[in-house]
Amino acid sequence: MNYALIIAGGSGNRMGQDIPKQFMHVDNCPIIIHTLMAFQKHPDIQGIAVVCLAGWETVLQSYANQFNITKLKWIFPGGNNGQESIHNGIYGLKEAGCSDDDLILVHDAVRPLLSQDIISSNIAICQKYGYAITGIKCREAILESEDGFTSTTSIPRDKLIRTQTPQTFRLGNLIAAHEEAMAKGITNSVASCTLMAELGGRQMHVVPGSEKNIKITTIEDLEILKALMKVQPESWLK
Ligand SMILES: C[C@](O)(CO)[C@H](O)COP(=O)(O)O
Repeated sequence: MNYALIIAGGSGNRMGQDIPKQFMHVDNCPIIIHTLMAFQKHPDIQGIAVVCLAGWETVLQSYANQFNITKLKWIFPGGNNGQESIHNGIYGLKEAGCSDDDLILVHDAVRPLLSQDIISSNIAICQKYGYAITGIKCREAILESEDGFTSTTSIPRDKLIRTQTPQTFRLGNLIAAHEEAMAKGITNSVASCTLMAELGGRQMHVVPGSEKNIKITTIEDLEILKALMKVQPESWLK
């Protein structure tokens, strides 16, 4: 079985709005519902779990009912950071009876323009190699800076990959990684792929992502999302 695990535990402080960014509306629909729709429409996804910000669970369930997201099976409590939220999600799935062999597509709630092709490739690559990370090659020149204002050092871009989500793993491998992380005192890794890299010994395979698979973090991202949705209104159909 293949399950989506949607990470929606963040409060969206960087957006500076009253409503958490995953619940803001674009095109008369909350961003998180656009995201869930991509998985709802995919024929090889059997169920969806959401790790949700405390206090928003009922709102999420009502939106899911309103927009007919019938694959939403589980809502788990969010954590204090991304690693903790994923931790809550995978243990929730295990307790709900999912098997170690099931594929878990971990995806940001605020990446609403996920294509069907990227979901399919994640499933295929994870089935074949075990660890699938969506990413795109870095096209910009990169400078390293300690203070965010000054730099004397560049990093060659040829070897750099900008990661996105989904990041896909077998449930058993994800749980083993989170247990190893706890034992080693790693508690705040930025993403599943950074956690795997910090632990070492796992070879991750990159699934081609897309510049359209944008993560909504700032008001500027929201403007880009609205513009993209005008030219491609039903992103999940592509
Ligand atoms: C997982 C991620 O989308 C990979 O690019 C990214 O790390 C998420 O970062 P955030 O801090 O949760 O916005």
